Amino acid sequence: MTAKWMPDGWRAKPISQVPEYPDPAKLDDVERRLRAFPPLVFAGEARRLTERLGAVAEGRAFLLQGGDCAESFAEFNANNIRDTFRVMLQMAVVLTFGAACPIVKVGRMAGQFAKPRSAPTETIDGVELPSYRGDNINGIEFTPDARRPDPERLVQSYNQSAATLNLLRAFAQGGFADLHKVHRWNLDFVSDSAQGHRYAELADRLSETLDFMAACGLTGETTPQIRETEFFTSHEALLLVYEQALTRVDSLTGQWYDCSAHMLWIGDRTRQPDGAHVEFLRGVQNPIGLKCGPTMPTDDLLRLIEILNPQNIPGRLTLIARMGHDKVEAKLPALIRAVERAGAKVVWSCDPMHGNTVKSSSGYKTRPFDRILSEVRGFFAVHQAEGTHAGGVHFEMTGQDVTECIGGAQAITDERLADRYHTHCDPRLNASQSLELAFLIAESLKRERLAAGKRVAQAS
Ligand SMILES: O=C[C@H](O)[C@H](O)COP(=O)(O)O
Ligand SMILES: C=C(OP(=O)(O)O)C(=O)O
Ligand SMILES: [Mn+2]
Repeated sequence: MTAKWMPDGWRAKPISQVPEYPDPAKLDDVERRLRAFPPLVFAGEARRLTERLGAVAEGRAFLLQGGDCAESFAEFNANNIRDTFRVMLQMAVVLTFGAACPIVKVGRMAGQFAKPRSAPTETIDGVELPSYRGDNINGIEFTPDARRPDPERLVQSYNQSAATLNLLRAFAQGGFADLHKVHRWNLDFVSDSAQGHRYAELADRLSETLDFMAACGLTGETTPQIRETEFFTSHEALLLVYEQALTRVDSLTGQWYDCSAHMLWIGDRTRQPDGAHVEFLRGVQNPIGLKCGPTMPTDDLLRLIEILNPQNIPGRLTLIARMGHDKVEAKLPALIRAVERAGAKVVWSCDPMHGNTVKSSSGYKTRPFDRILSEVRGFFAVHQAEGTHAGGVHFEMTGQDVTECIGGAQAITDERLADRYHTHCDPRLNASQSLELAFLIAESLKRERLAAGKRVAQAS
């Protein structure tokens, strides 16, 4: 029988990747205040996302999850939020044409602050300080003061998440996402590029289709999906004191929901089956993600599936494979086969970012666009060979014109990384690279769709 679950049960389990707060009384005080704050999302919204992801698990929809590696206090402004949101809208349009199915949009936004790190400390010029762990924990400046974990930062990140979510809801439902505005989503610096032109052509086709539909009586009035969109939020549930404080009982179902975001995921560094992060997430009813890196043992994966989704609810669990371009074809098939043999209903998504980070000759962490693309292609190829659904993608990306990942049609070079390298943690795709990738994935989705259609035709 499964052990009883309580929101603070994780505290008795071994935990990794957490900061040591120098003043525990101050942390207690912040936790107490957070517990009294309103929820950021509602249980019903999280349930709706589980339903949408259930369609992905069953091969009837595709997941697009993306946003910052680490949101920051310094880069918090309406333009940044709008630009990431609109590139995701553009990508969703492109993917819809390829997949001919609904695209479930989930932002790494409105709460994606805490970062697990490879090393607990960082040394610069002989000075050793704690690593930066995300703006909700400590500051990025390399000073002892900034690097000291400060619980008050949790209140600021809660407030920033609330304001971000408020704007995202307005963008999604207040007219910005109306499909009639599809041309206007093209960002200025992208519009005059190959991606921009390709997108404009697609937008023309969509506008024509909308005119046709209107002539048939289908408008924003009759069909709200034309006028507004659904957009969900997500982040890594790393800092459990914060997640616990925002976990509430849903009055409708009597079940626990982590109301800090619609979807939460477990990172590749904190997925120990007996560890605190797994213990916490097994008890909240939100849809959850689980990062699966190349060192994930098949037995662990099966055990984690049993712990995290004992009722085998489609949409409850998304497995986010982040193998690396050179490992995906060797490592992924065994995991997929084990999941299939167990009859587990999961969403398979591909994070082609975290297994492809390299240090450039100029010293920056970067990710070559070719390797990102190659991992996505490998992911699709493996699923095609196994006869399973390549359900989604998970990107670190921004709507800004940054130079953090090398390559792509813009051909960003090592030397140009310094031009606009703004990330607080990992290198992100910029708007143009994100769109380029969406077009390439749309082609794979179309191939998958046509191949499936052919199989059905041959069988009948
Ligand atoms: O976002 C993921 C991790 O936090 C990040 O890749 C860790 O980076 P590091 O290897 O520089 O610590
Ligand atoms: C920490 C992350 O990834 P992973 O756990 O896969 O390394 C992340 O997605 O930011
Ligand atoms: Mn990252």
